[in-house]
Amino acid sequence: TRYLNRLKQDDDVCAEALQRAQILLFHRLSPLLQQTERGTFRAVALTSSEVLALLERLGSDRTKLKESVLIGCSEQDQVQFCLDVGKNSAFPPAGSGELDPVAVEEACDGAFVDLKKGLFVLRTSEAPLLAKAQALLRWHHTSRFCAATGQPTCRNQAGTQRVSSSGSVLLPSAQMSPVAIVLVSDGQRCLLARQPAFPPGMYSALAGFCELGESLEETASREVAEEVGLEVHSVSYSCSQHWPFPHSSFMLGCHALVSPAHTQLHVDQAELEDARWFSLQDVTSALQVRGLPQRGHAPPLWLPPKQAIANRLITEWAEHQRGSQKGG
Ligand SMILES: NC(=O)C1=CN([C@@H]2O[C@H](COP(=O)(O)OP(=O)(O)OC[C@H]3O[C@@H](n4cnc5c(N)ncnc54)[C@H](OP(=O)(O)O)[C@@H]3O)[C@@H](O)[C@H]2O)C=CC1
Ligand SMILES: [Mg+2]
Repeated sequence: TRYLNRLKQDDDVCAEALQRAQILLFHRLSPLLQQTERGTFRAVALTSSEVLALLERLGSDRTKLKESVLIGCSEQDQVQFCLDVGKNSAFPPAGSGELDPVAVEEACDGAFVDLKKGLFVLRTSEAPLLAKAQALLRWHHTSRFCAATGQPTCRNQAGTQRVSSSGSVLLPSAQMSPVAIVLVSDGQRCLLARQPAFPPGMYSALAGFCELGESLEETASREVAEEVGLEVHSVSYSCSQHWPFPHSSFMLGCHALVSPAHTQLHVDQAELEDARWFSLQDVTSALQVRGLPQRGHAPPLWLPPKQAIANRLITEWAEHQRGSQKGG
């Protein structure tokens, strides 16, 4: 932790660490993944010499390597960076050329995959790192100018901040939006909903952005009231997660109850395509589905991947229900 902090503060030390680092490649925010023998996917990690060789081979400037952004440290104490080889106006004027994604895929024996799909097939241990990398790359792309002064901003070598010529410092976490995600139960069933943009058959817990001045409990209650017209009580915090979409959300997961006498749903069709109550049996079967459904074999209920906090809330609810059934 201390070493990573030093890399954030000292550009020279960071530039030196980059020479010995592992680099995860992205193309226009899609990570480069490789299929493993077990059928799962993992991120392709290159050494900086491999990246330099690739840049040379594909006719790009070697200085592009310096556009890499620090993301962390592996369990083997290897410093990790990410680099977007797509068109990237966050790092003008030089080095913003785009590498041919197909040529990179061929050279690295991988494929650039949309992260939302990738989360269904990635190893659980890698998903948070790729989510963080994507969020940081997106932040650089959208933070080229200072919102207060309109002046261009420059990054530090680690990519953990940008500074405008007037000295204003921009930090990635300042753009993170808190979101309440709430699994509602009536004691027997849980409430799941789908947005039109979800993959076919997928249902998730209700979620919504916190408004200024609200507590987590207030956001959770308001979102449930707005989206399905129910009044919740006993909102209890469970766990949190960074989620890279749409511009980095800080997901605050909670459970809540409604009275079994007041479970009639009035779905806000502007936000949701559908919302339904699901039994423990429905949820138990759905939790056993792994990966992406095969074409033509869509399960009746399909849940967000394990890497998503919604899956954890649903799993917790199912375990709690099984526990209460056993306990009589
Ligand atoms: N990890 C997980 O398990 C899950 C994560 N999520 C995530 O939770 C987030 C919120 O869920 P969602 O139901 O969409 O939220 P909401 O119910 O709040 O609805 C989204 C609407 O909120 C507006 N909005 C308000 N504040 C913001 C903000 N700070 N950033 C972006 N949009 C804002 C948007 O407006 P406009 O469109 O006009 O910009 C959009 O119309 C999403 O990012 C979603 O991906 C959701 C479910 C599961
Ligand atoms: Mg919502």
